[in-house]
Amino acid sequence: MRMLKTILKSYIYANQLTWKFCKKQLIILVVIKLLLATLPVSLIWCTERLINNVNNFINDRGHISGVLFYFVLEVLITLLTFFLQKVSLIVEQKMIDIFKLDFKKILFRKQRVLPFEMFEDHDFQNNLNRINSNDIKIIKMTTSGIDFSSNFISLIGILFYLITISWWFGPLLLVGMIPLIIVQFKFGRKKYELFKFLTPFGRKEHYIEELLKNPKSLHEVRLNLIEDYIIKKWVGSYQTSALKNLKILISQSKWLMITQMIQMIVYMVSGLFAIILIVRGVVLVGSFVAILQSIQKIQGILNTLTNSLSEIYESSFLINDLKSFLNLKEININSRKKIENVINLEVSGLTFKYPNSKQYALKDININIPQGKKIAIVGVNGSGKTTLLKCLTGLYLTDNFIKVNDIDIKELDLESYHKCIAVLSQDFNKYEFSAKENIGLGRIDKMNNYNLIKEAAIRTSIHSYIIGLPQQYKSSLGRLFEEGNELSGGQWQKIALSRSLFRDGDILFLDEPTASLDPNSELQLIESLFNNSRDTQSIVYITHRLAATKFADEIIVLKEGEVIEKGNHEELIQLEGEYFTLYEHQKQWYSDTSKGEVQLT
Ligand SMILES: Nc1ncnc2c1ncn2[C@@H]1O[C@H](COP(=O)(O)OP(=O)(O)OP(=O)(O)O)[C@@H](O)[C@H]1O
Repeated sequence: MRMLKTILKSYIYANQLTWKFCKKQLIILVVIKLLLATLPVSLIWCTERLINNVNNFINDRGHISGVLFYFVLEVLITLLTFFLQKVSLIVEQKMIDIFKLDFKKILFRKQRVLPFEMFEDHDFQNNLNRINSNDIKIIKMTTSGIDFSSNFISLIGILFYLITISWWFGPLLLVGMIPLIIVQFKFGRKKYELFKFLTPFGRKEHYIEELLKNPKSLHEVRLNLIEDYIIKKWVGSYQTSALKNLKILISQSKWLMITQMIQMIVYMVSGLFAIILIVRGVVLVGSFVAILQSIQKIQGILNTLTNSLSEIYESSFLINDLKSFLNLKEININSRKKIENVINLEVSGLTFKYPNSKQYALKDININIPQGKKIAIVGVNGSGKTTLLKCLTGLYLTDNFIKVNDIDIKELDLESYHKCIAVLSQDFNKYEFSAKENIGLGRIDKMNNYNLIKEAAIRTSIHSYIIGLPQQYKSSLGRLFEEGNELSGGQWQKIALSRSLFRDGDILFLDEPTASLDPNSELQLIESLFNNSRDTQSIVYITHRLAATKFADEIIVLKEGEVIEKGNHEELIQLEGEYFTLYEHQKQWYSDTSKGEVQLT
């Protein structure tokens, strides 16, 4: 009973969604399917009349016009069935197209208001993947429901027809239906459970396929001769999925064979019963043919009917997935305070732990960033630098630790905050678009201002490269599409940095902005970055290259999530602590390797 209630609830929910997106198509489809539902019984009735009229005509008891009338009627009903079936297919496709589009829009809209850290959760990713790849199943719930109703009407019509001949047909055929319904329900649930179990396998296979076909990952795979090893991983995952799918198919087929046999027995018993009726003279030969035709038709309808039921049942679990996704807690946008610019960013006592992690990634961090302050963050791998940047930029939302213009970041309208800042992350995007777009995407409203774009490109010294390209700023970057120009790692980084400079935020957050640059380019760039930035523009940058920290007003040294040293370059050198040690190591390295080409001191 509870199961039926759940299915019904999900079914209603799916229908509400379909109704919301494609009312007109839904109405047309229902009308067509209702018409189609009446046709099978009309056809059987027509056949019966046709045969009886032929019989009468042969025995000189009737006129040829009766035969012709029912013959033409039968042809017309067959044609109408064919026509309506084709129209319903077109309407259904149109409905699916509209549904998929509007459904995706809802998903995208919801994704936009979910906290960033949620996207790092694998359960969330599995759920999102299931919903995204099965949107069609949700609309199919509606169409399966219509098919179910249409088939049900046909079934009732034919059953009624048979019962008018003899009521024995009723219970006989009903008994034949029950095993089929049970089997289809059982496998509806099993199929969903398997699908849920296999979602991570599918994601893994997709990831491995990307590794093996994307030139960016393939080059390492090739050079390390690990293609076979990776293919083996794909094969392992694929075989597990295929085997599980096959197992369920075999088991379902076995049970369906049993139900088929039961139906055959019902068919034989009904046939024998019809023979008894004709021998006893209860029915004419036309009715005898119609009875056999009806029983066959009922079995066909039963298969589609139970299939629709099983599909609805299977998809009802997806509706639960969808509901739990749509109910996820959103970042509250409405009651948030908007800002026009960032005057001050203050971090006091910031402590942060990743969900599912036992250790704190950040502990008691205190930083003040007023307008125009330049801060460098240094520290060994895993010390918490990127996590800190993600907290400062509002990707991870924390309570009462971070204030922008004296407003807690959780109360802030994040879009207005993001408009005021520019961020270059460690894993910046390489847009396979034109050079102009690659930089212009930093500030979409100024995308067509070539002068500003050029200015940003000049600051990172990528301008000279771009004007050497066949179509200059209109040239496509990357080689994924036709006529693209592949860039070196450092050139891509300069493009990404130009994008951040073009954005011209009140605070520039840069996570290792020069990691791919040669030491000379790096120093030139850092120098230009500081010398040419607005007086009011603050810069927070993470770096492993201590040559770049000397320009900072304040250097923050992180270790295991804690600030262990703070001060400008001279102060930290005098302190002779962690910064001093790191600096001395790097100094030695540069003077040993480049013979003083790049001077740290
Ligand atoms: N999404 C995440 N989920 C759980 N733990 C994470 C996540 N991202 C980072 N961590 C952990 O948080 C700690 C700090 O990582 P973070 O990336 O901030 O270090 P980092 O100083 O930027 O390192 P690097 O110099 O290597 O870039 C590490 O122990 C890391 O394992």
